[in-house]
Amino acid sequence: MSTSSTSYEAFRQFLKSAKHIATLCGAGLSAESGIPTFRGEGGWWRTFEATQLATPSAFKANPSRVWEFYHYRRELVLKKQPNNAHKALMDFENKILSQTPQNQTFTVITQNVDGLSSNLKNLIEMHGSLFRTRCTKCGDIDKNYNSPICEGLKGTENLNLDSNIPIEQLPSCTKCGGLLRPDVVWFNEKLDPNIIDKIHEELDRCDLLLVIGTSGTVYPAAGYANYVNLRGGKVAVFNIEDTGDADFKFIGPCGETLPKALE
Ligand SMILES: CC(C)NC(=O)[C@H](Cc1c[nH]c2ccccc12)NC(=O)[C@H](CCCC/N=C(/NCCC(=O)O)S[C@H]1O[C@H](COP(=O)(O)OP(=O)(O)OC[C@H]2O[C@@H](n3cnc4c(N)ncnc43)[C@H](O)[C@@H]2O)[C@@H](O)[C@H]1O)NC(=O)OCc1ccccc1
Ligand SMILES: [Zn+2]
Repeated sequence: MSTSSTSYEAFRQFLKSAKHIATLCGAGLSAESGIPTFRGEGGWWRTFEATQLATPSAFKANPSRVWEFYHYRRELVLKKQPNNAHKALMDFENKILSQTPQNQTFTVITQNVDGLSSNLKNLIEMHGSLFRTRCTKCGDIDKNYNSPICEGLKGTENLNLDSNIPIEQLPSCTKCGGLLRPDVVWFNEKLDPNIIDKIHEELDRCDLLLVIGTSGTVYPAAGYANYVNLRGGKVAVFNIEDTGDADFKFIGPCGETLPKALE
């Protein structure tokens, strides 16, 4: 990988010539919307043990604790708005989709479960969504923006995570009455194979990957930039921190750098 260019002009030139453009987004994309990241200041995994809250075994051991955590995050996100970085991705997608003939493609791959990019047409939520539930009994998957998601969780938005709500008062399936879980991918859980296939279709043709607000610590997402680079594609990093070498590097809040790069 050559030394990193920080030239917006050079990036925009390459962007024009790129045929298949994709992004890999992380919690930093939503930071300026007021949503904590995971490893940054006040991040979830700074405050809590990820294994105690985002694993199948944690849910099995204490579904109330896990639901209090995800209920808190749902209620928080429901009060937040997309920021200028989300808008820049939206505007850029519209620009690409209104090309006649369309000679470029643009796909947003995100690790975020906050749904703040959900207006995009070509969106891959690789780790699921806070606003979908999955039944642990019949497997039914359903959109759910109810606030609160159930009476039992009402008033528990304090992150004490110690309400010990009986299972029958936790979110239940409208089809079979079974216990619901958030439709997110937990640690030590496999990703949906259809999503993995769609992601690899994109990475196998991608000639420019925008890596936006991610620490690159969680797999398989953490391997994607290298994969594109080894295939000869270029990588552009948008982060407040210098997360290592890339073809293009734009250090700063992505709510400022991304609109500038994609204008
Ligand atoms: C910790 C890590 C080492 N562990 C893993 O990677 C594990 C295990 C593993 C698999 N392969 C490996 C290989 C090596 C080592 C370990 C593994 N991976 C898995 O378990 C995956 C599933 C992982 C998915 C977990 N679910 C999440 N989320 C959903 C839930 C929820 O949200 O609650 S992960 C979650 O954490 C990750 C957090 O990372 P970021 O989003 O990057 O956030 P972070 O806070 O770290 O960084 C923010 C960045 O933004 C920047 N920033 C901040 N503000 C701004 C700003 N304003 N502007 C720009 N940038 C900004 C900061 O500087 C920083 O760089 C995201 O992926 C996020 O989705 N499944 C799996 O591999 O299945 C197969 C399998 C299964 C069973 C047995 C064998 C194989
Ligand atoms: Zn069910």
